[in-house]
Amino acid sequence: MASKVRVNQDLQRERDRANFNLEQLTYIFDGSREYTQKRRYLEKRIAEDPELKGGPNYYFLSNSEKYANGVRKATLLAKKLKEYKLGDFTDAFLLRSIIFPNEASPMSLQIDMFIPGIMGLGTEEQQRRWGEKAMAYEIIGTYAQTELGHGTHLRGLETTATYDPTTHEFVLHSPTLTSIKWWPGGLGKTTNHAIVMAMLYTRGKCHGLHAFMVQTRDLETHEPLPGVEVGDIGPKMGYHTVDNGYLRLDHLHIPRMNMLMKNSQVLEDGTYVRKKSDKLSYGTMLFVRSTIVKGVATNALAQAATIAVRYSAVRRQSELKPGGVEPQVLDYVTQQYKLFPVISQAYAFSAVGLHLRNLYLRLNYDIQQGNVELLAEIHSLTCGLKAFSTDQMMWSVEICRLSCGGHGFSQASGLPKIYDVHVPACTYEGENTVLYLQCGRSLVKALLQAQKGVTLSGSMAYLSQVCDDKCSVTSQVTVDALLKSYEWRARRAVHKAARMYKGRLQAGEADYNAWNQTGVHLVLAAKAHCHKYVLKTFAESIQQAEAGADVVRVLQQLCLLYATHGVTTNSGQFLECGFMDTRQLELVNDHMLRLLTDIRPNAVALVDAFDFTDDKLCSVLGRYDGQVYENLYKWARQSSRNETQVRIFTTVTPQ
Ligand SMILES: CCCCCCCCCCCCCCCCCC(=O)SCCNC(=O)CCNC(=O)[C@H](O)C(C)(C)COP(=O)(O)OP(=O)(O)OC[C@H]1O[C@@H](n2cnc3c(N)ncnc32)[C@H](O)[C@@H]1OP(=O)(O)O
Ligand SMILES: Cc1cc2nc3c(=O)[nH]c(=O)nc-3n(C[C@H](O)[C@H](O)[C@H](O)COP(=O)(O)OP(=O)(O)OC[C@H]3O[C@@H](n4cnc5c(N)ncnc54)[C@H](O)[C@@H]3O)c2cc1C
Repeated sequence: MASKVRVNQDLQRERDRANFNLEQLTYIFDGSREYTQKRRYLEKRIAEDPELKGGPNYYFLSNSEKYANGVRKATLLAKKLKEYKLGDFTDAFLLRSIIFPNEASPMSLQIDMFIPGIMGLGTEEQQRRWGEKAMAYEIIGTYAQTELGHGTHLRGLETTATYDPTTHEFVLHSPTLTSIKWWPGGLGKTTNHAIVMAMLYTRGKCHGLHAFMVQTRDLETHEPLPGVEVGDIGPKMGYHTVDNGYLRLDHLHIPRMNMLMKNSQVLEDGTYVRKKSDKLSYGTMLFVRSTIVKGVATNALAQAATIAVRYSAVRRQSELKPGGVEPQVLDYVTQQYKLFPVISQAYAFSAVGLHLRNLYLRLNYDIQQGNVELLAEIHSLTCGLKAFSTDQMMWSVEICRLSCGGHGFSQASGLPKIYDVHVPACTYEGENTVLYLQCGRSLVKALLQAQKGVTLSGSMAYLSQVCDDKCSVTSQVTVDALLKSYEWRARRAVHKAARMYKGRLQAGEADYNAWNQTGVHLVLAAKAHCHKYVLKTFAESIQQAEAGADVVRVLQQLCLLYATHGVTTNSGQFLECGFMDTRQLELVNDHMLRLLTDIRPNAVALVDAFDFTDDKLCSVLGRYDGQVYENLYKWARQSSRNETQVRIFTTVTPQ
């Protein structure tokens, strides 16, 4: 069998007939030309780096070997950051994503939450004291908030930090079984520090959740320190490279200045000094939620789409024209209907993720100036969008896997790995339903304010505006007309939830119960609001795009596909109250099907423009050269089960 590198002819034909400037689209997807150039430069360096190239085949390692290999690569990541002189935070994210292709690093919390926590919650002196060491990987940390008994309900956390004014120390303690910290990434074995979130007690009073710097292990021996019990929580559904851990503290004494005191302080005598908003302690979560849309959801969608579309161009199956050659499965319209919306989601969420990064920077600047006005709105928006993007990602990755038939079920497809490592994002950093409820509640509260005459601004302004009560879609299906429909749908969903909530209150129900009973509608309202927000942001990003007419054209096709597909898959809500009639729905549906045909010639180029290397995709089905079959065969032969023909090489003793 030939092993010479050559591109599969079907795939090559697809590339030859693309009719837009692929390079320009890559810059748009990445956010800028400079970012693309830097990424490619680092990808090349890593691919050529003798310490990193090659390495074991991830798919054939046991869970323990995956962790050990993860630690090896995490250590090399720290080394390469210094060697390549990359100090910037974005560079650290970038280099990590190259060294850990669809794998979580056992030290990932270092840059996801530990350093952001120090910088966001620590004083300048504390930032110098721990931030610099953490950036240099002299200390390795995690973010320990969730407990065995509570993850969502932060006011229910039980770990205590009690200030003792006689020794100027805090005593950190896990008073119950359910107060044991549980889940933090890298806590079990890898890290030696943690930002521990605990209930602060001083002068006999509890002041709620605050952040404390805790050293968990000796820096020389790596043994747990006295008063600290740490361990790994055991195997999970995925995430095998990470030692998610537990932590039990037994009256551990730490200096007063180990409380992260940027936003509120405990003075030497035990006096508590309040912060501007008690939600500032939650700042690290807000930051991470804002990065998940691009860093996790978009990434996973784009990679899954690349694998499934390339494979669908290579895979030939069944008979389309009686007696004709077997067609590429990408020519079946049902396959296009599965995959092209996923491509459109990836481009849409990319635009939203880049936009959220800017919003977060603005919020951060305001907070530095002592202004917390934007905090509540951006909290609501990041909650909603984190949930909405990861939800869609979860379904779409699964659709991509199913679209690859039997081979999609093999690890060789790379799709289970994408699912394994990215789908936990629906749960971590705030369980999605819980986050939708935060968003939905804030929308209802804003509407109730508007009904009292308050003028709404920002992302919620549309709630108080008057709008048409009939859909304006004609045979000319446009993004503008659909955007108005999405706005109508979201406004109606929020009004409906508000009416329900108020109705229950008027019927004499307790406030808490009225909220709970409205929950399903709050979630629907939050989803409708986020869907509209994504479409609007995507459409606006295209208007602002620095690109030629050909690139704008394909982006507009994708945007319209995103919009029409969203209407057809949520048609009930658009038909409510006769806003859209069935004829209009049919027009939208027909237009969506026409778009599949329009997009078909560019399908492979649209996923090529995501510009993933083969090293990043780790997928036999998604290889750039499309040589799927000979490599599936090679891949299977690497399985250790093939080392012997008869003997079973591992024996299992029943317990
Ligand atoms: C280009 C760059 C590329 C970068 C690539 C990057 C790649 C990224 C990779 C990321 C990987 C990340 C790995 C992370 C691993 C997981 C880490 C974790 O899970 S760690 C663990 C994560 N754990 C979780 O996420 C826990 C989830 N739970 C929670 O966050 C909270 O319990 C809660 C928000 C649900 C409620 O909080 P509670 O205190 O009970 O509040 P109430 O309900 O009583 O509401 C009171 C009022 O406060 C309001 N408000 C609330 N929060 C905020 C805020 N932040 N602000 C402002 N306001 C806020 C609320 O709306 C309400 O308003 P109103 O109604 O009165 O007007
Ligand atoms: C891979 C992974 C990595 C993690 N890493 C970290 C880490 O580094 N640090 C850390 O501190 N934590 C970490 N976590 C923990 C994570 O943040 C929590 O699991 C998450 O916040 C969800 O909380 P929970 O487990 O308490 O879920 P629960 O809240 O118990 O959710 C169970 C169910 O109850 C529902 N529910 C709960 N509350 C409400 C409500 N108020 N209204 C309606 N429904 C509700 C939920 O929707 C869900 O269906 C990680 C988790 C995972 C899976």
